[in-house]
Amino acid sequence: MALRAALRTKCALSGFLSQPSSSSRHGRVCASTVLAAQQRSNSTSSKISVDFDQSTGVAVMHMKSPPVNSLSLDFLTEFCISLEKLEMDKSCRGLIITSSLPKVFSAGLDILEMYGKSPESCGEFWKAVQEMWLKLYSSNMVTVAAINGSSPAGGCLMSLTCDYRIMVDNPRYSIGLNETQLGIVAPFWFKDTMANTVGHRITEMALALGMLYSPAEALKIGLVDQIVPEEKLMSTAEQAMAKWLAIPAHARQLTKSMMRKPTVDRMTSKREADVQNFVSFITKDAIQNSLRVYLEMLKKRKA
Ligand SMILES: CCC/C=C/C(=O)SCCNC(=O)CCNC(=O)[C@H](O)C(C)(C)COP(=O)([O-])OP(=O)([O-])OC[C@H]1O[C@@H](n2cnc3c(N)ncnc32)[C@H](O)[C@@H]1OP(=O)([O-])[O-]
Repeated sequence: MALRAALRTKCALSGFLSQPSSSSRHGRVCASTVLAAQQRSNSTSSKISVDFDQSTGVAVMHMKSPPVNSLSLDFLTEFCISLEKLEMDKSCRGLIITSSLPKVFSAGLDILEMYGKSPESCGEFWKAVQEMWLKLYSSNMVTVAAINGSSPAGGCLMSLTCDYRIMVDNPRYSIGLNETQLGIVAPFWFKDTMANTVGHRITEMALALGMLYSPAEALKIGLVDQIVPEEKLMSTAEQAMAKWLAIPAHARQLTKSMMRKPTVDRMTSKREADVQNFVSFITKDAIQNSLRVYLEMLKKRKA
């Protein structure tokens, strides 16, 4: 609860959206190797840990919430606080998001936050999902998703908000917005984020059928930008990051804003209505029943 209160205070102070600024983010520290080692900082909370290397200006955020990094309210709250801290640190110019768990990047929204909960809880949860999306999609930092496992639904959305996606080439991993398979519907801003990445027609089919793609298929449709062997994931992410950071920050940030602002504005202008839509949809008996069946299916599959 303290974390949630902290986030609320932070949001009130900083505003919901971090607008791209033309101020320079060139706060790089020139340092010897020894100094660089001293300038690494590490912050850890229970579900997220962040390694920040001041010599490169790049932070790596590790999601570490077993069993599957599902996006619960507590997870999202910690995630947003970590993100906000990095965003406010002018020396942090890039963020790589990855998972510390084997086989799973993120299983998406925590279904238990949407099943058997009061309308108030569902509303609070949905605001946190919106907040994660807003912060990531409009981040001033270069963001790279290093996808080292399956990434359905909200996990896919999280990676789609990044500037660049690299996925481990393992056919057992999958990625996509599979909400319809749970009997639920991805909201318009999930759909917009995917359509902005892979186009309208592919999104239409993918959402209607709740498609989950293998890494090779995801690469083919542009859902991810690169696939690599597991052992090359982080070095490839660092190389991609260096390429993006080599572009003058103000030009890159304004370009990002130009590309994403219409989508962000559409969501923010409908934010409250979107919460109400979600709450009235998710608390319907038929939808609760679909979620129950899906949860049972997950448990059976495990057994
Ligand atoms: C309108 C709203 C938009 C919605 C957006 C969404 O993101 S909707 C979300 C759509 N997301 C999906 O459809 C993804 C569903 N999940 C999966 O497909 C697989 O878990 C996996 C491929 C991610 C990992 O496979 P794996 O073999 O490594 O792991 P495993 O399968 O053995 O699971 C381990 C434990 O975690 C549990 N659990 C799993 N996911 C969730 C969850 N999201 N939440 C809560 N719990 C979840 C699972 O029940 C089991 O619990 P148990 O029995 O130990 O108490």
